[in-house]
Amino acid sequence: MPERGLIIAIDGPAASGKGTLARRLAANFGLPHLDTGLLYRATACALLDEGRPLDDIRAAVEAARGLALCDFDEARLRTRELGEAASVVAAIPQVRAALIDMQRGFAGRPQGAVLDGRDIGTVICPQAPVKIFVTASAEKRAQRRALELASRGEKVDYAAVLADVRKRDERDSGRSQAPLKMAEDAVALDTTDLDIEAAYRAACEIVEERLALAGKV
Ligand SMILES: Nc1ncnc2c1ncn2[C@@H]1O[C@H](COP(=O)(O)OP(=O)(O)OP(=O)(O)O)[C@@H](O)[C@H]1O
Ligand SMILES: Nc1ccn([C@@H]2O[C@H](COP(=O)(O)O)[C@@H](O)[C@H]2O)c(=O)n1
Repeated sequence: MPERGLIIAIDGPAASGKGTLARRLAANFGLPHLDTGLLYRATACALLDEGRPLDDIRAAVEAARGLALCDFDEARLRTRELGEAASVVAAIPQVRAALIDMQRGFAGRPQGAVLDGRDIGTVICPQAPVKIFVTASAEKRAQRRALELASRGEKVDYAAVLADVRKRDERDSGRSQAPLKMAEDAVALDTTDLDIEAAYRAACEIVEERLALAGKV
């Protein structure tokens, strides 16, 4: 068991496998998990539901402030359309600011937490003793995402999903506020040639090593 307050920060580009690893690590270490991408997806979803443009800053901030962590309809939020829309609203600095306290509040729970996203190790929890930056080639990520969307019943075209992944990488890495980038003290984990089990074992090793280094085990 980790000591009280262990925070595991997992970042990386779309469909690299962060969420899958974060869920498994959270279960293994008995920690709550927050997929922070859902916050941006839910914000975008609220705007689209109201028929507002994604660049309506006032409405986007209001939507972000109105989110409650417990009421996400994941099946609805994990569509291809909302992945793209989320990345548009996530580039609005005021939206990011509106979501910081909620994420830090989650991370500050007494038992600790696992959070995954794009800026967890750099902005939300720079103090986290364990930071993993998960990557995979754009082609492999597009294959995985296409399979996932197809399994959810979405009509998918691999070439279009690959184009989405590349566009999202560019937007998420190029924005002015909290761009996607590896924290200096994060450990990189390339899952291109790892299946889910192998990626999870590699992630567990990283956690154990980082905890040992931090003198927490
Ligand atoms: N190592 C792996 N090998 C094969 N498939 C994987 C691997 N890791 C994750 N997957 C699958 O790829 C898809 C995307 O994984 P996941 O949702 O964990 O990525 P993510 O980085 O959290 O994506 P996003 O940032 O868009 O939320 C899922 O269907 C998942 O089951
Ligand atoms: N910490 C985060 C998490 C997500 N985003 C943005 O949301 C988009 C959707 O995220 P998924 O992880 O669900 O794919 C993503 O493309 C980012 O633009 C973010 O900025 N910061």
